[in-house]
Amino acid sequence: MPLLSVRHLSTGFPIGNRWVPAVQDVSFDIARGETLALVGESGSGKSLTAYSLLRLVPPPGRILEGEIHIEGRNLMDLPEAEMERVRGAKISLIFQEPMSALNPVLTIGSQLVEAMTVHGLGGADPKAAAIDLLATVRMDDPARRFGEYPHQLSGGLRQRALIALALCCRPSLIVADEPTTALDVTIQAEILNLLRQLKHDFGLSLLLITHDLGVVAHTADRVAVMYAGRIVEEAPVRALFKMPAHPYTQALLRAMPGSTHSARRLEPIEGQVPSLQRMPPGCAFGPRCAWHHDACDVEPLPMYPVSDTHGSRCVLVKEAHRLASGSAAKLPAE
Ligand SMILES: Nc1ncnc2c1ncn2[C@@H]1O[C@H](COP(=O)(O)OP(=O)(O)OP(=O)(O)O)[C@@H](O)[C@H]1O
Repeated sequence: MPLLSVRHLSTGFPIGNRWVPAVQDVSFDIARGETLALVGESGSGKSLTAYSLLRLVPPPGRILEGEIHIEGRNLMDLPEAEMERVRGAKISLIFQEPMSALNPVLTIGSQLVEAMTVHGLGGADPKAAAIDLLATVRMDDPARRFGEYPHQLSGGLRQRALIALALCCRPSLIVADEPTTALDVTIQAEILNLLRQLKHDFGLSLLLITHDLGVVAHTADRVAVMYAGRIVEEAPVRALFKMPAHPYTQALLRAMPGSTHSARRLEPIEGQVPSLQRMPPGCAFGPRCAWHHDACDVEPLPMYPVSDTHGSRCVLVKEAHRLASGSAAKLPAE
């Protein structure tokens, strides 16, 4: 059984007199010890998917439908008090900007001790347990950092403190929303290595939200590509980089520095993610897609299999299957 299983999740906002989904029919699994990266341009619905998992959708939004199972329990059925316990004990969140998640007037140590005490952890000596945690996230001089305030730490150290806070209650799943975007490149690599190490040491699962495919290549096992609120392609990381099957994924890769799919000159994706008010019918990428044709405007587009572990919501894949019985199966990436 997967650790996390999300089925047909839709989350939306009231626009005029109707509810408009900003996350639509999203389904995915995360196995124990696995990292799933959720990628896509700004506004594609990555963060909203993450907040939906925790049932923390910003008002006036709400989850419109779907199921979210963790260790077999459907979070949608839990009363709010129990959901609070799940947020502490099963799923932890790491944000892009640790300053907004850390309390500026409390030392790092007292925030860790408080978090452990709330969850009944830390044993007889919570201070020692907190210093241990700071060592676990490779803080230099953990005993000194215990007594420091967030503003006394560099960006990278603050992110380590936040990761320590996320680990406090020994979660099974960490949701990391752009955890390295605000950091410079060398510190980014250190934090990604730390996350990989912690995942290995603690058997953690990770949902990594990022718009940076370089981070995905370095950190993830599988990738789900989101566009305009839907997952349009899902694949193991190698397969996605080797044979992207959705034109949107191909366009993301062409825009990625250092990708084998990018030409010598990077190609930014023309146009913009459509707004909720102006969502095109069928495949929302249609208006930006060089391969767009009438069949793309049929609603809803299912996930077509590229292989047992790779799917794409693109009619080209269906077409490729049809042609594969001859010898002319060609995806646009080939
Ligand atoms: N409070 C809100 N009210 C109305 N619409 C919202 C609200 N929050 C998010 N949205 C809409 O939901 C959609 C998805 O937003 P979301 O923040 O999940 O995207 P994202 O992929 O995480 O982007 P980014 O990388 O910029 O954070 C967007 O169209 C956004 O306009």
